[in-house]
This record gives sequence, structure tokens and C-alpha cells, in this order.
Amino acid sequence: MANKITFIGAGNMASAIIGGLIDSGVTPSDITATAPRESELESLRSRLGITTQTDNNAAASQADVVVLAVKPQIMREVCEDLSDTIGKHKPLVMSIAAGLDAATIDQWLGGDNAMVRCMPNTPSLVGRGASGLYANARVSDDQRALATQLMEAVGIVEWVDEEPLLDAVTAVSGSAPAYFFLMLEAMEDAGVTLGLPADTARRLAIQTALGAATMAQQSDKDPATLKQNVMSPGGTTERAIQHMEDAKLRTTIADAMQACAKRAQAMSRELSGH
Ligand SMILES: NC(=O)C1=CN([C@@H]2O[C@H](COP(=O)(O)OP(=O)(O)OC[C@H]3O[C@@H](n4cnc5c(N)ncnc54)[C@H](OP(=O)(O)O)[C@@H]3O)[C@@H](O)[C@H]2O)C=CC1
Ligand SMILES: O=C(O)[C@@H]1CCC=N1
Repeated sequence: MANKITFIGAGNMASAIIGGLIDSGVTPSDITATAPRESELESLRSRLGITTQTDNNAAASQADVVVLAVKPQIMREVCEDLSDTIGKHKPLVMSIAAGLDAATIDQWLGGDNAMVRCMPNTPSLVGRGASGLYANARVSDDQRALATQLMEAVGIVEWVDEEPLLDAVTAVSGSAPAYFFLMLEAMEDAGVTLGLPADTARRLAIQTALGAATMAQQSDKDPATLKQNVMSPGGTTERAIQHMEDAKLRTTIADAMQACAKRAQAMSRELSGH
């Protein structure tokens, strides 16, 4: 990938994608990241060898792809400040912000931009990311291929044809690493209550999560069948799963994901004003 990529914002999500891109073979000097504080950039520069800048416009003016990776709440201010530079150079603009639609960001950038909205997740850092992508009508086939290539360097890519579906992607994968981390926390705590040392419980729970996800990915059986295969009639797993069903764990998960998608929609209304 010989394109110059600039990340506006160098926090958790940008550094996860950048780390994954470098591991996948992208030349560090082709990547620039910006943030207001030199102290935050210094550690990224020394750890990853990328170029850093505190000046968003200077960084964007060099780029074929500008990835907007700041918090949604400051996106307007950042975009309005970048609008002249983006208007002049017309890079492909990718936003990874939750709940901010492409048309609003395009308008803040001055309009008529090729925009890809992307909902990535933090496992991008280890090449196991999952990203949902949506392109506006100005994105060319080559730019679409470039966005795919960029995010496939750090995981899998699923394109959606309708932009609101990105709120569903946020619920299913963008926010979802946190659901699994919560499960790991709870399993470690319960393992300790049952008498295991914390580090032993943590290692066993993590390996089991990895093993189950790998089986689900590689098997031709669906998750329900794989679950059934662990459950001997009258055995231990059946008792555990029955407890989860009685406690309405499925409903809790469904409600949590609805709340996640609704929050993305509400953020969009709050921040775009429509
Ligand atoms: N974290 C996640 O799992 C995911 C996040 N996202 C989206 O990614 C975006 C970033 O989230 P996340 O990485 O978690 O947030 P962080 O707060 O970790 O990162 C935001 C970055 O933007 C920098 N920043 C602040 N103001 C400016 C500015 N004016 N110009 C340039 N950079 C600036 C911050 O610097 P400083 O620290 O100095 O303020 C920081 O480096 C959000 O829009 C979020 O919705 C999407 C999917 C998953
Ligand atoms: O919590 C958030 O708002 C961001 C978006 C998806 C994951 N983290």
C-alpha cells in the first residue's frame, strides 16, 4: 500500500489500527498521526516509527487518505478547521466516529468529499479487527478498494449498503470487545471464588474464549450446535447454561445491543442537529 495515510487523532482506536497496519507490512513513514499534545505523540513515534504532527492541516495536506479518529464530540471543530485543506487536496476521507453520519461530516468539511464511514474495533491492534464500512456516492471503485485494503490489513471488512446499518455494526462488533472483556472479568472473579488463583483463572478463561471463537470460525457447525456438543445430558454444562437461560442472559445481551445502537442514533441527533 504505497498511499500516505494520515490519522487525525492518535488515541486508542487510531493507535490500534496503526499498530495493526505496521504489523501487516505498511511502511511506518507512510503513516502520520496527529494529536494536540506532543507528549502523547512522542510515545507513538518512538514505539512505531511513524511520523507525528500537532498540526492537523499540515498532516492532512500530505495524505491520500485522511482518517478522522477524534471523539465525536470534537469532530465538528476538527473538520471545520480542516475544510480548506481537504477542499484543496481532496483525499479520501474516512471517519471512524460512532454515530456521526457521512453527510454531516462532509458538510463540516465543506462538501463534495469522497467519504467512507468505518466502524472498526480495537482487536485491529492484533490483526483480528472487524470493521463495517459504508461509502457515499462520491467514492470511486479505486477508493473503495483502498479503504478495503486499509482495513483488511488489520482484520475482516464487511461493507453495508445502508448507512444506518453501521449503528448495528457498532452494537455487534465496534463496542463488542468490551462485552467479551466483561465476560472474562466475571469468569476470572468466579474462578477465584471457586478457589483458583486469579492468574490461573484468567489464563484458562482467555484460552477458552480464544478456543471457542476459533472453533466457531473454523467449524461448519453453527454456534448453537457447538454449544450443544459441550452439553452432556444431565451434566455440568447443561446446569450452567440452564442458569444463564433462566437469568435471561440472551435478553440482557439483546437489550444491551439495542441500547448501544440507540445511543449511536442519539449521538448523531445531538451532534448533527438533525
Ligand atoms: N475505542 C474504540 O473501541 C472505538 C472507537 N471508535 C471511534 O474512534 C474515535 C476515537 O475514539 P478513541 O480512540 O477511543 O478516543 P481517544 O480519546 O483514545 O482518542 C482521541 C484522540 O484524538 C486526539 N485529539 C483530541 N483533540 C484533537 C484535535 N483537535 N486534533 C487532533 N487530535 C485530537 C486525542 O488527543 P488527547 O488525548 O490529547 O485529547 C486522542 O489522541 C471516536 O470517534 C470513537 O467513536 C470507533 C470504534 C471503536
Ligand atoms: O464507546 C464508544 O462510543 C466507541 C465507539 C465504538 C466503541 N467505542
